[in-house]
Amino acid sequence: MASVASGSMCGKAGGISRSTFDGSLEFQDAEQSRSVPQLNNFAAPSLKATALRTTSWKVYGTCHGVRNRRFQRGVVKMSIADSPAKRKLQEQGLEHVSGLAISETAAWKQLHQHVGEIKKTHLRELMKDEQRCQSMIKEVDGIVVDYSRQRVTTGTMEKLLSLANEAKLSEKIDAMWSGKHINSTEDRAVLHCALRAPREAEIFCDGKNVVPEVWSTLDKIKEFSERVRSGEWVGATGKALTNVVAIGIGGSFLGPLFVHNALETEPSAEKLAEGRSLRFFSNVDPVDSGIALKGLDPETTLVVVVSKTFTTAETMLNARTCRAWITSNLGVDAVSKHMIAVSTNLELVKEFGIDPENAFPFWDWVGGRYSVTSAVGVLPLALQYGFDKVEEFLKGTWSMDQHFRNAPLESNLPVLLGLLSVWNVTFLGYPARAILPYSQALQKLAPHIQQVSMESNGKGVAIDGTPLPYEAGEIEFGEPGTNGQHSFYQLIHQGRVVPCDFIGAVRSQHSVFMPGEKVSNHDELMSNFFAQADALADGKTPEDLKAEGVAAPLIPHKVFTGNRPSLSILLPTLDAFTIGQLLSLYEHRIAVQGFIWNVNSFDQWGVELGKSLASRVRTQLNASRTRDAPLQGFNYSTTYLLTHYLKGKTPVHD
Ligand SMILES: O=P(O)(O)OC[C@H]1O[C@](O)(CO)[C@@H](O)[C@@H]1O
Repeated sequence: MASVASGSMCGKAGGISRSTFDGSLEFQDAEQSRSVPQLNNFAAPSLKATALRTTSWKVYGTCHGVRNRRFQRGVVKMSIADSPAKRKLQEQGLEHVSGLAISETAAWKQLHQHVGEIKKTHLRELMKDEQRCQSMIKEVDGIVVDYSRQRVTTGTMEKLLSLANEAKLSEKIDAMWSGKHINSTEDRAVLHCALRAPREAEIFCDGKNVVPEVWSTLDKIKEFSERVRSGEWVGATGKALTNVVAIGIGGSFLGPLFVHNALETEPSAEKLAEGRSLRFFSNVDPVDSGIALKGLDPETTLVVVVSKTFTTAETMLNARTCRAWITSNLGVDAVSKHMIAVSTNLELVKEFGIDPENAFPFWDWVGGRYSVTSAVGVLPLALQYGFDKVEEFLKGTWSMDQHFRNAPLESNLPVLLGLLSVWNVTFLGYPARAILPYSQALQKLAPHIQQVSMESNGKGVAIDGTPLPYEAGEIEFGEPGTNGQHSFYQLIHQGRVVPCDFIGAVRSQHSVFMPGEKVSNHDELMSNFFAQADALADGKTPEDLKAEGVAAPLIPHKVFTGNRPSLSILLPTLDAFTIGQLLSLYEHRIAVQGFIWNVNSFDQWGVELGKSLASRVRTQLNASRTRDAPLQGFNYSTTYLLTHYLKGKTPVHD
């Protein structure tokens, strides 16, 4: 086999002297060399074992298949042509599906040609065609999605569906549901849907039905959360644990936070949470620990450490901070009563000092950002709202999962929305999308979707490793209306074109109607939901403004070009079930985008890199503060900034 790997180590300690793909990778530094056999057989564990025993070399980069995040410091480059990731796809019969040069297909080229036709249209005119609009409004299990304000004709939709066929979208959806290792660079299946499957369902991963183990964890969560909520499980001093602090970051935080915020104001959930509190502690900023623990009594507090890997620096430092807070107040033995964990790495949970009995597992076929329906979200949410409420949320996700799995592509909501995103980003060249929920209860939707989308599809190479000849990924941001209207909507109306998702509910979680007011407060809010979409689509011409009597000098400033695309999602209400549907709609939409762009939406090597970058600085800060060691190995700018930082405060513990 050809020699395809090469690389060099970051840092001053050494370098990879030779790395071959057909048998071994050799790392060498001043003291010794070591070989890492079988990398070509996807033997990341053996890489781990060998390297850790010696000098803890850390590897990151395009070293496909390396799972352990402690390998972060070196760079290994492998030719993609012969990468384990590609081989993994071949082994699973997915090569013909994944190795597609989608931009070479006829459907792709037709869409490019079609852009010219669409550029000649205006939404003001397109919206007059009622048949067109009717065909672009779909309802699924109570959720209405109207995409008639997208810059598409029925012909565009047909072309996008042809693209879906050429991208083998159905086959990719099947591959996901059948447990194939479509996350080929990490050699993992992608089965977050199994987390919400009913007890009797069968979903297989590596020949094993995973639903029973999902339910065994759900049953354990139900039992444990009921004991805590009923006061049967008490803390070290015999008091009931009414406050929960969930430590975690990224996917181990944003999804649960979104759902918690959405339920917090829903009347039935609010009632179930009476007398209880749930806080999240994510950032490693000491200010955050101050906020997370402020006013809490350790005697009544339960800390849940949520980390898929149990190695994430921020989470582990925050966990140690909470452990110190508990032990200094209640003694060392209190940890077993006041700290529990959610992780795939139960060994490290034990090492940390948390009783394995109080650990709730999930599996490597659940990606961090897709883990809200695993114990990551279910445990803290069940502690706050009770398991039955969380089960309603799971049922909502499953309802949309089933639609995604079974509906034909042309009426499949996640598929249609995913295709429209691809159209906007790649063909029309609109790189961003605004998520605009008309409810404060959905205030954390945009931050969550931002992670799910941008971590999933922010990629520069196709799944087989070849560079993408087109733009993929979408920049996501958003704010609940009407706050956003008094902020960035200016840019959306008159500046850049940013396709918008307007999300509203027919019924509010809280009705307010005051006698003497024209409409209820919710109707007032929703007036904006309806009006904004039309304003963006229609715009305002100089003629409109003249007719309105606007003074001539102001006319150019008040012209709205319109023709700005949006789509509207109208939910019946915001409860646990519909929140689940909404979450699953977005999760699958993002997967569809990735399937069309032909990227691996389920790895995150860029973020893994980020995880390792601070370690060198951390080592330097420690050395400088404790031994006054001079700064070494940084560029001029970083040396200057570090010098300034170190000089600014001398105490080690500051
Ligand atoms: O759950 P962990 O292992 O602590 O990782 C936290 C998060 O880090 C990420 O890899 C990136 O920040 C996420 O995908 C993940 O959810």
